[in-house]
Amino acid sequence: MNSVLEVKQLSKAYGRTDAVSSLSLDLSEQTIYGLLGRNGAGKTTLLNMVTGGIFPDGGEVVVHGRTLRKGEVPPNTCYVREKNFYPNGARVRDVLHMASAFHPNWDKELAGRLLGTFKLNPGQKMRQLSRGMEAMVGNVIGLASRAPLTIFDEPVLGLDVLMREKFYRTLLEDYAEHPRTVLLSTHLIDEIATVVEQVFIMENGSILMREDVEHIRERAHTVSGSGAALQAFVEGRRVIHSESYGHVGVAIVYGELAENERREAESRGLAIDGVPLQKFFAYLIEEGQADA
Ligand SMILES: Nc1ncnc2c1ncn2[C@@H]1O[C@H](COP(=O)(O)OP(=O)(O)OP(=O)(O)O)[C@@H](O)[C@H]1O
Repeated sequence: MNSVLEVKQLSKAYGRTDAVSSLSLDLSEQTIYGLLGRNGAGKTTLLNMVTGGIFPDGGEVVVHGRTLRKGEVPPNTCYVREKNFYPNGARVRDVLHMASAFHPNWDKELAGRLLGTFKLNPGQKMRQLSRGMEAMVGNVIGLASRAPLTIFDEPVLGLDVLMREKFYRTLLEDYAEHPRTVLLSTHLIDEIATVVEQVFIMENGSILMREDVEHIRERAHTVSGSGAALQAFVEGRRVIHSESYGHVGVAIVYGELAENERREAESRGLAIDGVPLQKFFAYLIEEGQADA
C-alpha cells in the first residue's frame, strides 16, 4: 500500500523539554489509525509538525510523497485541531464556507446533513457554542473535507457519550464509502478500539508501540492464580505488569498463547482473561517508564 505520511526522525524541544524525540512513523492509504498517549506525551506537537504549524528541530515530514518545506502546509490534508481560533463574529456557516475553500473534495451536502445530525445551527456564532459544539463543528469539517489525510486531535473532548458515539459511527459510515487515511489522536483507547485498525502508543515524545488493535486484543492476557504457579508460567514471557496479594498473583502478559500453553496454565490452576485496552495502555506506559 502507498504511504500517505512518513515521519522520519522528527524532533522538537521546548527549552529542556523534548516534546518529540527522533520519532518515526508511517501511515498507509485507506487506513484508520489511532495515536494514543497521555497528556503531555507529545501528540499535539507531532501533529503540528506534520501539518506545517511548527517547524521541527530535526527530521523530515513527507506527505503524499513530498517533503514539507519550512512554513509549508501539506496538500490534501485536513487537520482538525483541539483548539481553534475563529474570526470575531464568525458563524458556523462562515467557518464551513471557509473550510470548503481549502479542501478540493469538500462535500457540501454531507456538511449540511452533519449539521443536522449533530444538532448545530448554521446561523449561530462560533463564540456562543459550548466546547462540545465547537469540537463538533471541527469534526464536521474533518468529515466533509474527505481529505486523503484527515487528522483529528482529541475529537471527542467535551462531547457527551451520545455525541461521541454518533461521531464515531458517522466517521465509519463515511469511511466505508470514501476510504481515506484517518489519524485519531486521543488518550481514550477503549473508545476508539472499534474504530481504528492500528494504534501508535506515544509516551515522552517517542512511539512505545505500533500494533494492530486486533493483535493487542489477542495478545494481551490477564493471568491470575497462586504466586508460585504464576511465577513459573510467566518465566520468559513479556510481563507488562504484575501484582500480588499474599499467595495470589496477577500478571498482565503480552504475547501469543497457543492452545497447549493455555491448557498448561489451566492445569496449574491459573485463570486467563483478556485485558481492557485502556488498562493495557496504562500498564504499557508504566513499563516504558520503568525501563527508561
Ligand atoms: N509551546 C510550548 N512551549 C513550551 N512547552 C511546550 C509547548 N508545547 C508543548 N510543550 C511541552 O511539550 C510536551 C508535549 O506537549 P504536547 O502538547 O505535544 O502533548 P500532548 O500529547 O498533545 O498532550 P495533551 O493530550 O495534553 O494535549 C509537554 O511537556 C508540554 O508541556
